[in-house]
Amino acid sequence: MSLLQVNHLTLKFGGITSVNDLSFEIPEGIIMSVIGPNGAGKTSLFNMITGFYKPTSGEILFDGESLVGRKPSLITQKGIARTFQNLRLFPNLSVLENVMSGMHSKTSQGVFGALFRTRAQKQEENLIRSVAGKCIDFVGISQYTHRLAKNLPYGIQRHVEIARALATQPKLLLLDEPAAGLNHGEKLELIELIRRIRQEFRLTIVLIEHDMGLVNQVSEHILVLNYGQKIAEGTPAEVLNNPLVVEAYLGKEEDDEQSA
Ligand SMILES: Nc1ncnc2c1ncn2[C@@H]1O[C@H](COP(=O)(O)OP(=O)(O)OP(=O)(O)O)[C@@H](O)[C@H]1O
Repeated sequence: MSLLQVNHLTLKFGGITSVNDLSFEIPEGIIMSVIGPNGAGKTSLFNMITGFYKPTSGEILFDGESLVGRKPSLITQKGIARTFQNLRLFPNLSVLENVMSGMHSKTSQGVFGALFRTRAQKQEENLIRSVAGKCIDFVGISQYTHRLAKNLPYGIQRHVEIARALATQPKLLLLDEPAAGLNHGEKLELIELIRRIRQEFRLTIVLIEHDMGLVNQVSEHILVLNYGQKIAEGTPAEVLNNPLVVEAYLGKEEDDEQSA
């Protein structure tokens, strides 16, 4: 069964059509990649799924329910979490505080609770702290728990973003260029981490990625966009041998593949 279904999705910015009549499905439990040249519409697609952009037309169904017009916080509550291409951590907060910050949309206590720290609020905060700690541990960065985000190496900051997304306990995890800026060893660790996340949390994972070596190793399904449109879809073997894909994208990325 499909966890997410996209039907005839279009996004326009004035004269620019960033996503053009796009339809596809994400089967539950899969690790899938969205690839395509710069400006192909990949991040715009993530932004529509997570409620940051409102589609010009079309439909997005998550577990059969429409997401169009919903706020990002509600979409997080429904079970979709993401990381960002450009990291969006709070630089002056600790790793723990950053990961806990991702969970506020799941909490039930309102202004009264926040002001007077009721017993329920304290219990809830303890629970959040404990879940956040487990996620930090799971991604393998517990030694950095109390360090400020701004003082951490880039690769560790990327792990903090993933821990923050996991802490919201999603069903669908969207990773926007998770390997960007990572060295070869860190990329291998990332592949391992993505597989462990799927196995341990039984998640569906979709990544946008330019690193063809990583895409090829980790993906069970690939969707290829070019100028906002789907030009190919299938297994890595099917997609990576498709002449349209080679022409649109892979030819340009051969160097990256060799360096991965
Ligand atoms: N907020 C915006 N305002 C205007 N145009 C936008 C906006 N966001 C995206 N676009 C345009 O939509 C098109 C698709 O951009 P998008 O960032 O989705 O591509 P992408 O495939 O993620 O590219 P990259 O691989 O470089 O990140 C581009 O032409 C971009 O300039």
